[in-house]
Amino acid sequence: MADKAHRYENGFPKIGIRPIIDRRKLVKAATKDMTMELARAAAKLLSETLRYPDGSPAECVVNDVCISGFKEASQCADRFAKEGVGVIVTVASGWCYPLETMETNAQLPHAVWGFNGTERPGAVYMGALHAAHNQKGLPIFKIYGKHVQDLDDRSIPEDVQAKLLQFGRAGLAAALLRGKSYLSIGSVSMGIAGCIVDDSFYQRYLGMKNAYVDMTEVTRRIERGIYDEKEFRIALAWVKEKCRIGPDPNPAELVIPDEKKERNWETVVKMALIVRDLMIGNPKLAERGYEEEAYGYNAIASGFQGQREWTDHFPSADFLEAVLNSSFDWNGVREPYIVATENDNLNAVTMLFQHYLTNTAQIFADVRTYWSPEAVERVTGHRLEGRAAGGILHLINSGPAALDGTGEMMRDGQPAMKPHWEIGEEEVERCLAATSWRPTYMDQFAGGGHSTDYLTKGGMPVTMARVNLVEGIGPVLQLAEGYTVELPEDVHAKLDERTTPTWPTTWFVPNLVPGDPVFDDAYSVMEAWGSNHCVVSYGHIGADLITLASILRIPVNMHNVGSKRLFRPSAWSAFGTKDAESADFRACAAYGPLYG
Ligand SMILES: C[C@H](O)[C@@H](O)[C@@H](O)C(=O)CO
Ligand SMILES: [Mn+2]
Repeated sequence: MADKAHRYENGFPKIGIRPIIDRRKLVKAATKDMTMELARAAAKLLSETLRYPDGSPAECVVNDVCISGFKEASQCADRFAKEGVGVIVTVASGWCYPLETMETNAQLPHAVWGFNGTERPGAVYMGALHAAHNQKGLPIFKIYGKHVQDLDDRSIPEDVQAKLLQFGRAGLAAALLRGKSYLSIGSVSMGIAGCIVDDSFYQRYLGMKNAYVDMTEVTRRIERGIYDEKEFRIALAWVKEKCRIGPDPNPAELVIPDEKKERNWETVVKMALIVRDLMIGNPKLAERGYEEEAYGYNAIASGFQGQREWTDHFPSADFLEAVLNSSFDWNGVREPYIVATENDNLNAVTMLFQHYLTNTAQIFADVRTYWSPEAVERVTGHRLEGRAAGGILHLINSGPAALDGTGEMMRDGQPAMKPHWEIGEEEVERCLAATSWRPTYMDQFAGGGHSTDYLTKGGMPVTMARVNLVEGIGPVLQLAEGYTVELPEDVHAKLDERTTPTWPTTWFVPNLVPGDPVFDDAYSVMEAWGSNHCVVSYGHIGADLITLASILRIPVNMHNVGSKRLFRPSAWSAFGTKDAESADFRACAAYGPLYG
């Protein structure tokens, strides 16, 4: 069942472009064409560069007239509301009247680009506009090119392009969350606090809703056949052909008989179909009289508790979590479905942030071990070198991770994780071939099942991130840009064998920043990590994450992104320019969550 892109049948949020001008007759006549042309150039850049989760180009709506006063501003706002605009960009080439032309909807991420041309007071307008926004508690992103442009120049300078796109990616990510659901299947897993669903957080910071379903609903649908039988057969055949079974790690007395393993595979494939149907619905169920089950919960992310009540009795959710989070399944290449192991919904939110910023699959992982060079040498005789010389973090999940995480997909000849529309069939095959499905350890997963055993290729630029909830502050985001690394085969084997070697491993090294309180060494990054889990995304996307966090008013408590790459609303500098981190905390506290 091909799903358009989860829950956006009514269309994706659009980017509204607001050209504004001075309404004095002669000035208006002199500037309106130029301003409209700049607005259209911005729309062209954003539409040609940004993509929605299904791969279609971002849609921009340019207001049909230049806004010069209250009435046109109000008409534009009404038009944008009708068009489903979720992000706005104001474009000005000279002086305008801020309090009369400004957009005051606080929930719409808003940037303003002022043309840097000295013939008209563009910068003066920018200063007045962002002062107005700051006085009225409506933070905006200010974009003003570094170099003066000639009056007849309609090009968008590179520095302006970069900021328009960084704002556009983060603004769309925020808009894609709004109004959608997080679906909890089950509850808290093994006392993990990240599994507690704080629905006030979702409502006030993300504009999302929370749906709750007991895991018995999965049992009910399995036992009553409430899934698409035809698709189940296709999926099971795909599993038998593509999922390579690895060695059973259990002692003989705990090994599950083959026929039971076969039945378990049928169960876990049904679980995958059912969790997807619970998230986004499935019209085929209505054809069989299951109208209610056909709806789904409008969920752009879900979490499956699994441990312990389910996994002590039924086969684990490793298959469903691995395959739904991957960019492909038996139906071919497609957008990943975000599913959190252990229903750790704070990790799911982090996955959503990174997924919507990159349109790629995400690696859900335990932050399992920091291996110092000394410890590695002691147990293996090998001295870590290169990027790994300062120590490595062992990221491993309790069973599954997206198969994109193998690093078998390539971009410019290097390992990558890519938007699904860039992934070729042969790359899918390589990811599957690099993964073995290992029977679960029966001492922890008594119900059986198979987990994904793979090793992420080294050399991938990645970003490790996590949203934490801290009493007294609220949500905070932490992140570390770095690289995956590869160890000599025997060294990896020795370190992996000490853990749960049937699980997927990613060796991660953060980019170090000498003298930084945390990023001075890899150990401190582990030490400062706020949870047992993290999410790894392809690319150094820390700057985009920080921009998104500022839109959502979530302070960033830890990052290794250079100050020149930071792009937050201009008001943040009013909270202090010497210490951007504390200014961020104070600004987020002052403005409070985006949805009140
Ligand atoms: C050992 C437990 O069964 C695992 O689930 C544990 O390693 C975790 O993943 C906890 O996040
Ligand atoms: Mn875990």
